[in-house]
Amino acid sequence: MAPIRLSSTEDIRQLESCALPLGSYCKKHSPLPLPTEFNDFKQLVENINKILGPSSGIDSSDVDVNDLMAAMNEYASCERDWAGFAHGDSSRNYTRNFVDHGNGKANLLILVWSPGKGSLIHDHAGAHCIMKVLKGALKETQYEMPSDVAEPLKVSKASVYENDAVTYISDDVSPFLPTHTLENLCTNTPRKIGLHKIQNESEDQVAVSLHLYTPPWAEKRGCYCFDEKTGKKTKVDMHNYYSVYGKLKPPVTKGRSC
Ligand SMILES: N[C@@H](CS(=O)O)C(=O)O
Ligand SMILES: [Fe+2]
Repeated sequence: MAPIRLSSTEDIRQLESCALPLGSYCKKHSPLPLPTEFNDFKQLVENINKILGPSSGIDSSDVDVNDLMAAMNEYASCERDWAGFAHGDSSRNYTRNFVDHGNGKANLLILVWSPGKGSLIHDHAGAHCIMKVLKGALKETQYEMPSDVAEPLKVSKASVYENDAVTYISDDVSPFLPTHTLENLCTNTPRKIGLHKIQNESEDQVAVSLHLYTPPWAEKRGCYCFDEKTGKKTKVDMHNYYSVYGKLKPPVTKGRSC
């Protein structure tokens, strides 16, 4: 069924009269079309591109991760702005939907988390990630990096991030990160986390998050998933997206993701 067009007040009324709450991803309304009008989410994507610049990545001394986090913090999530990107699939733990390439220096993705599901324990191919919760709440569990010995991974921290929270995730902390200014600005200060997994603990609600990865190493090189009991790692491709610029990728393969 073709997605409904939000071109008139009548269309919006039709959407709002859906029996399911907005964001439930019912067949009839899933997903919303990308809005044609400018909105705060588009502004956020523009701001991220401006901060990354035409020739700089987050690892450049002229790009400040504080600015990227501030841009993410400034945006107050409005589902209608980004729903056109947020293709969910209840047969998967989560979907990875491509939004923007940040001047070739990043991947901006919207992840849609099925109720009660989450990612496997994974690294980020050496890249930085800023995550903002767009809808619902997500639990992050961090693990210490495993040694060479086969033994269970050790949990180092667990946090729950609510709607609109922004957090920084990295395999490592770059020396240029000005940590002193972040404390009041963000939910978390930059930190070396080693490994993590993300879970949507809700039994019946989808959760949605925005992830900025830079440089886009995971897409180019893949990342590793880790077995919780043994620490054994397995390489996983990360270049298959569920949708790109709001359109489902044909064919939608059930590729493995972390
Ligand atoms: N890093 C994961 C999502 S999350 O669990 O942090 C991914 O890109 O699929
Ligand atoms: Fe991750």
